[in-house]
Amino acid sequence: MGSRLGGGEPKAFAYVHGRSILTRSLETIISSGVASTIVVAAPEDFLFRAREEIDAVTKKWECEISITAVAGGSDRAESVQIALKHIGDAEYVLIHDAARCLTPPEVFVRVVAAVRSGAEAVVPVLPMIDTVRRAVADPAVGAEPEVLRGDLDRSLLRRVQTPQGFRAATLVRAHAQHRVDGEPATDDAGLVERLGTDVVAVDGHEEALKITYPFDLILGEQLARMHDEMDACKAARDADGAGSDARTDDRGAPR
Ligand SMILES: C[C@](O)(CO)[C@H](O)COP(=O)(O)O
Repeated sequence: MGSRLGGGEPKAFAYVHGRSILTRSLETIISSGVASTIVVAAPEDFLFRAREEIDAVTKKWECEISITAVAGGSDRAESVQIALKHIGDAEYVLIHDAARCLTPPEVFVRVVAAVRSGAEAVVPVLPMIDTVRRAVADPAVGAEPEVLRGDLDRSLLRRVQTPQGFRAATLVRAHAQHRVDGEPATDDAGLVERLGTDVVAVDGHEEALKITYPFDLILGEQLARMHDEMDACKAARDADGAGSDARTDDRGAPR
C-alpha cells in the first residue's frame, strides 16, 4: 500500500518524473529481456488501474510477453503466494519490489545468470556504509528512549535488494513452509534460507533504491529525470545520425 510514502494511494501509482512507479518497473523488466511472464500483485481496489497501465506499457513496447495483474494479499508473503499461482510452468521466478523502479536492467540480468547457473536463490546486495548498532529498550525507563548495545560488524552485513531470483519449485516450497510456521519475514530469500538452502549474493545497485519515504521520491525523481534526459539526448543524436538505431533509447525502449 505504500503508507510510509503518504499520498493516499498505493505507491506503485505515484509518479516519478512523469511515469508511475509501476510503469517504470514494468518497462525496466521488459527492457532487461529476462521475463517471459510478469505477474503484478496489486491491491484489489486498484486492479483496474494496474491493468490500464499494463495495457499502455504493452502497447508502447509492442510487447509479446504475458503481463497480468492479480489482487494481492494482506501482506507481502501472501501477495507473493497468490502471484506464484499464475507463473505457469516457469522454472525460474524473480520477485521484485515495484518500489525499486529505477533498478538498472543489468541487475535483472545478473540475478537471472546466477539462478541459471545453478543457485537456488539469488539476491542483489550492497555493502553497509553506516555504523550499525543494536537498539534495546532502556530497562531503567521502560520502552523509551532506546539505548544502543554493541556494534555489529558491518563488513559482514549486506543491504538486500530486489529482484530476488529463485528456482520456482524452491520458492513455492519456502512459502508452503511459511504458511505452516507463520514466522514473519521481510523478504522471500529469508524464507528460502529457513529451508536450509543457501542464498547467493550478486552485486546490487545504488539506483535500485526502494522508494519508501517522501525523500526517496525526491531522489528517485532526480535520478529518473537524469536518465530520461540522457535517453532524449541519445534519441536526438540517433535521429541525426543515419544508420543508427533511432527506434530505441539507451535502455532499448521504443520511442
Ligand atoms: C524485499 C526487500 O526489498 C529487501 O530489502 C524489503 O525487505 C522490502 O521491504 P518492504 O517493507 O516490504 O518494503
